[in-house]
Amino acid sequence: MAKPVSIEVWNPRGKYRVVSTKPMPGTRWINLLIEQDCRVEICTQKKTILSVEDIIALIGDKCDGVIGQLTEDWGETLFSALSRAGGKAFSNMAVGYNNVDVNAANKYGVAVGNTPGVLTETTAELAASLSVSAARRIVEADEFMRAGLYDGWLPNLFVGNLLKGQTVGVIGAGRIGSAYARMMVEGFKMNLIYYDLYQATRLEKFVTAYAEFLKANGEQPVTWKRAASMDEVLREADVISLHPILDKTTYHLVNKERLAIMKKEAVLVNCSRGPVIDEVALVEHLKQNPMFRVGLDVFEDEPYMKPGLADLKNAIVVPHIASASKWTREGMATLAALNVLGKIKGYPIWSDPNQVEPFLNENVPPPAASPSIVNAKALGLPVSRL
Ligand SMILES: NC(=O)c1ccc[n+]([C@@H]2O[C@H](COP(=O)([O-])OP(=O)(O)OC[C@H]3O[C@@H](n4cnc5c(N)ncnc54)[C@H](O)[C@@H]3O)[C@@H](O)[C@H]2O)c1
Ligand SMILES: O=C(O)[C@H](O)CO
Repeated sequence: MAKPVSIEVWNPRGKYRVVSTKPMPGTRWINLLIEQDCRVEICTQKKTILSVEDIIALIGDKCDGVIGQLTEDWGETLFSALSRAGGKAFSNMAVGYNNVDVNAANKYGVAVGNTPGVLTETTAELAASLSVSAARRIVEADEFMRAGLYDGWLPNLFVGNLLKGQTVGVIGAGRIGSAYARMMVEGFKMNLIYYDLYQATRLEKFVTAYAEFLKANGEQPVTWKRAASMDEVLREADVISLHPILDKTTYHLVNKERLAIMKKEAVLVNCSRGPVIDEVALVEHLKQNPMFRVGLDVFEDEPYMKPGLADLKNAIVVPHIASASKWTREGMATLAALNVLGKIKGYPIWSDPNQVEPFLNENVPPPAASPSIVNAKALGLPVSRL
């Protein structure tokens, strides 16, 4: 028998029961659900990662939909529990959904939502911040200063890498990877090399146009190249940022062999998912190559780091905060709630999950659609004509 979990209830008389496994930022998401006759139950348990058993207890006997988190294991057990409780909708409050077994959701006819678009620039900004911080050794220098070790300017103090004119490599040039590439190319005048399964046409056009602008102003133009292999990016780039989804093709994409082909003074940034890097191999590589630097937002076994990583001065580590701006997190909560609400109300699926602005405008009611359902096709759900 599952243990009872503590909850906060909004609109107790609401017809549809929607559970959120965590308190989420803002109140708009709650209000939008209440306005559409939902009883909203928010788990307030003081435990960061809920177990499958905890979530089964939250789902209970009747539940129309659940808003969950990327730390939860949404597989066969939870989808069958949700289905038994009459539920037909689940949404991650995240764009990545590698914690969700979509085939299991399909089996039980449960729609699976995610939150693309609203976090693209925010996540890219953190990747850019980690790139600069690692290249210019900002965290090391901050620690040195606070430790009272600074006793005057020195020619060799915390010398790092200049970004201008160097090459930025992007692995996975989707929404976030492309936004990051634009920041680094435009902001630091870096040349671009990228690897993706698909051509990033808009990104290529942007860099071409920016190069023309620079040339017209008498400056050195930037360049771009779509690499034929990931190894080409690793060999050529000075700063490499990882932005693919996590699936079996990207697990340990960066391993011992691939670290070995990177430049000795390269910067590697990961704001995608921890298991994209073999973290044990990375720790060893960082120990052997003190001028190689990393900026990590995600880890292979979150919330843990592999032994030795925390002791290394050439690693910057932050706790999975890439999407953590107030506007973004409130927007993610809104999109996740509207994914669930849309399925409960029988609304169609928004036709372009990359264009979610209409759902985020607080001054007008959101469209009557689910913003992003990843298994819409598999479930045969209708698409909005709006
Ligand atoms: N750290 C964070 O807080 C944070 C925030 C947002 C997203 N993310 C992660 O970033 C990922 C990307 O988000 P997005 O919105 O840019 O998604 P996206 O789907 O727009 O981009 C992913 C890109 O990766 C490419 N890709 C897939 N497999 C590949 C492979 N084997 N090799 C090279 N490229 C490959 C895809 O073609 C696509 O262009 C999410 O899935 C999530 O895991 C992390
Ligand atoms: O996938 C995501 O959305 C992130 O990891 C959290 O923002």
